Amino acid sequence: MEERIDTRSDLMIFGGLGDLARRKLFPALYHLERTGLLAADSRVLVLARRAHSVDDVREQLASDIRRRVPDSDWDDGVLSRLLARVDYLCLDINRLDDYQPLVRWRGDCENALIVYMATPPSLYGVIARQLRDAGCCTRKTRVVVEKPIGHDLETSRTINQQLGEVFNEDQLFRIDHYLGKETVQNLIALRFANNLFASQWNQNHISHVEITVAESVGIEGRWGYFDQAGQVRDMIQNHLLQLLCLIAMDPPADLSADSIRDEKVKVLKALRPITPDLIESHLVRGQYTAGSSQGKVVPGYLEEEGADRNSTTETFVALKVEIENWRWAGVPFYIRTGKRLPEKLSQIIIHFKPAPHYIFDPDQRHLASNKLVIRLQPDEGMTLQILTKDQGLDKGMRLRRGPLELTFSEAFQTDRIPEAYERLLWEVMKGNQYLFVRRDEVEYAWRWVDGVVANWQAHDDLPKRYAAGTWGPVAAIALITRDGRSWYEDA
Ligand SMILES: NC(=O)C1=CN([C@@H]2O[C@H](COP(=O)(O)OP(=O)(O)OC[C@H]3O[C@@H](n4cnc5c(N)ncnc54)[C@H](OP(=O)(O)O)[C@@H]3O)[C@@H](O)[C@H]2O)C=CC1
Ligand SMILES: O=C1O[C@H](COP(=O)(O)O)[C@@H](O)[C@H](O)[C@H]1O
Repeated sequence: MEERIDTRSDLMIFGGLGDLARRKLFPALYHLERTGLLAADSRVLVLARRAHSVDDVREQLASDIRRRVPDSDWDDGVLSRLLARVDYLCLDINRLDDYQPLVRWRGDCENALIVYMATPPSLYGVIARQLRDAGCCTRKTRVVVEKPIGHDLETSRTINQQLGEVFNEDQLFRIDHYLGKETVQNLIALRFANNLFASQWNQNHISHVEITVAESVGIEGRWGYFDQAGQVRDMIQNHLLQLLCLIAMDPPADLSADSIRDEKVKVLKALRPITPDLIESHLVRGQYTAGSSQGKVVPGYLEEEGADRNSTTETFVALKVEIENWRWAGVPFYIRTGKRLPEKLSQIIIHFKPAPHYIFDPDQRHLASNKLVIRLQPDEGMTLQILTKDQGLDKGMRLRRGPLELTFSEAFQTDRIPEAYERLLWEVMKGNQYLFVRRDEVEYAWRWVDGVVANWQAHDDLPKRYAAGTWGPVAAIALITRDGRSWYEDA
């Protein structure tokens, strides 16, 4: 049972009519309204640069939300209740005078103030300073900022520093939306509530780990942002490293935000740097060319709208990551992520070592190890592959690999799994930071990623081509087969 907490909130969204707000935040608020989690007095203030009437803003949001909520979850009454909470003010983030109306809007309302910065990160410091100078925030204000925090360690330090001049760390909620996914949180339950796994979770029993986060989409009209970032900064620095930390961290003493974050930081500190001599064997960068995706012909990265034809930005990355500590010595983590891959699929595969002495048919030796496949999305669940005797009088002691299967939607009869932003907004309303990233986590992740980037640049490593709709460059297959292994395929 969750303890009853006062969740009455005034949510102020800077960049309130931007892509993130319209595609993710408002649909999430709709679902929170639908499940009765928005406190009766909670309010939402949309802040945007262009002048609109409140009615126009509500109409715009209504159509955005309608487009993203399936018919089975639709309820006109829920939408009306949500829109009744929504107000709008025109504001230029750079103009201090524009903040006075925010103070008036707040009045003497006692709701917790949540400032959501859905803007480019270069504006986070400005917003923080202006809120302070306008007298619009207090020691209790909570601030939500989006990834990426900066472009590298130096810029992330600057942003964190600017935020830190106005807010304390316990007021800052840095989003990595993967931490809001139910199946990602489930990694903690899987690892620390099941001693069966907890006792085997180390180099004595695990040979290697795979993490795949594949997307079938391309860059979706975000060339300007994406080309500056690339897949390493857009996905590895945050989502993939967070997943790796949750798999690799030591057991936290409890479920408090800092206990979990302390353990994640230890993993980030133990990542082996990808030094110049490792670039070739441990890193593959790729860029998609024209091909087909979900049955449609699609352009290559360099032919996307707004593209610079000479860009060397990567849309795919595969890495062999090593963690230099007692638990994981000698256990590589093979991680890969890319755009325009054959399907949208995020999964983690734990490959257990074979039994120390093998007594079965020598031809079947390759079968003889267990795998735990954790499906983060879609088809959320997990499969433990175990070995049994093949059935039948004529089979002798032939082995067969079979699944112990847990598909969450079937096993727990869940009608829908909440989207990450629903969970994250709800946790901010409760003031709970455990699903948000602490400053040192962001900075240690950048420190490692900066090393990777600097070394591939010095090495003049250009991305290798792969056709849209395939699993990345051939070199990504070589990265793992070189170690006598292969990427997991569900056969
Ligand atoms: N979109 C997504 O799926 C994701 C986004 N993010 C992060 O979320 C943040 C927002 O991204 P996204 O919504 O895509 O970006 P958008 O560019 O779509 O939205 C940013 C908003 O900020 C507003 N803005 C910019 N400058 C000012 C200003 N001076 N005064 C007032 N408003 C201003 C823009 O207004 P105007 O329209 O007038 O320019 C725009 O509405 C970024 O940090 C991004 O990296 C993270 C993960 C996913
Ligand atoms: O943060 C980001 O994540 C999305 C992928 O998120 P998912 O929840 O759909 O798996 C990615 O497309 C985007 O480039 C990146 O900025």
